[in-house]
Amino acid sequence: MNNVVLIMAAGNSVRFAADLPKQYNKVNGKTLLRWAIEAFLQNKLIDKIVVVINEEHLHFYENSTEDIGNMLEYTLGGDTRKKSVASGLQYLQKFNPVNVLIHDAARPLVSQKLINRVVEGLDICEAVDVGLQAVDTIKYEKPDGIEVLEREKVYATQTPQGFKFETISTLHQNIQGDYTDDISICLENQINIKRIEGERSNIKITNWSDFEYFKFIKKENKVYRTGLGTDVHRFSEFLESDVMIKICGIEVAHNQLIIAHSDGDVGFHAITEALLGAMALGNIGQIFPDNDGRYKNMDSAHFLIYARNELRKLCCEIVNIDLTIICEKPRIMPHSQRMRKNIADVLEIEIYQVSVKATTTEKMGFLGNQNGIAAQAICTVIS
Ligand SMILES: Nc1ccn([C@@H]2O[C@H](COP(=O)(O)OP(=O)(O)OP(=O)(O)O)[C@@H](O)[C@H]2O)c(=O)n1
Ligand SMILES: C[C@](O)(CO)[C@H](O)COP(=O)(O)O
Repeated sequence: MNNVVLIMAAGNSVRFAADLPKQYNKVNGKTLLRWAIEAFLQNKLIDKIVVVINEEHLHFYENSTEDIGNMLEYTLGGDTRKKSVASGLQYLQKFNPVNVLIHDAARPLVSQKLINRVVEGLDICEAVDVGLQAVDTIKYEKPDGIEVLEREKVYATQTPQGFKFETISTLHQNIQGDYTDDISICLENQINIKRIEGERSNIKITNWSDFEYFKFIKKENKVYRTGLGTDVHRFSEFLESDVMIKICGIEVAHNQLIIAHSDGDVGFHAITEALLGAMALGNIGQIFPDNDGRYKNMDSAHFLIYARNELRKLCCEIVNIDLTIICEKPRIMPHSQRMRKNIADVLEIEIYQVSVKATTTEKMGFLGNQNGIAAQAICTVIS
């Protein structure tokens, strides 16, 4: 075997201070450990991945990795990172790899480029250190005062660090002290080390605030989808006096009935269509056919709630909705604030996310002749 990876995941996350060890907390449905594993699974240069875990976390590990095939194995770690690495290297003896990359599960954003550069670096030396050049002013607090370091000479070490397997295995077997990384052991033993530049995105999740930052980065990478919905209903003949018709769940006085199988709420129907469209889930007529007696005179809030629940199943959130009602009469704008509030309440979002406006067709066509009422909605969702 050429290149194997040890992913260190046996720590207790003391500084993270949460109920669940940090490596098993999820972002966008995947544990931190899973993010790290997938990065190496995708990389063609990697032949095997071994995760070093804490025995007490076995069920979390299994839940996180059960669908991954035999590219992945695990072994148990120790009570320090150094001991966990030693245990992992011992396990790798049976594969006798040429190179080993040692990576922290706490670094979920390792890139393909960085993995490739570490592996390539091992063609010309025995160990590869990944160092991110300091850009801040760095101060060293000493008993006799504070020294400002030459930041051009200071870098923060990241993982994965790369090693010739024989070299790092032998060192770990013969050295007992504690080390927070494995290059430090090489430095004490005159090993030929190449340093490559790290990546700012390759953050280590240590405290809860790092985890919040990781979630923020992933949110930025979320996918936006847009849906468009249209609905039209016929009006009845003119009545002698006003009745109440429903638009966006609000009762509006008008001297015509809306002819429909359900309650004929064009506003709710158009928004439902837009939400379904954003998720490519078909249209309202396929889900609630107008020849099905169960939906006769139905309150259209029911359709909107259906779409809201489907969105949630797909982990989608509504960003905004813009609805336009098109009719000559009744006048819509006097009711638009209550309509916005009602839509927001049914969808359990905020009123600022909903716009309701209206237009006429300048007395032209079937809408201008007051034969009907129409609505168009556009919505954006984030998934
Ligand atoms: N006995 C240990 C300690 C740490 N690690 C792993 O080494 C990586 C870097 O360690 P760190 O980020 O410090 O994790 P913890 O040790 O869990 O954190 P803390 O120091 O806050 O307890 C982590 O992925 C961690 O799971 C390990 O495998 N075995
Ligand atoms: C290996 C490491 O990620 C390099 O920055 C770091 O040293 C791990 O340290 P920790 O104290 O175990 O988090």
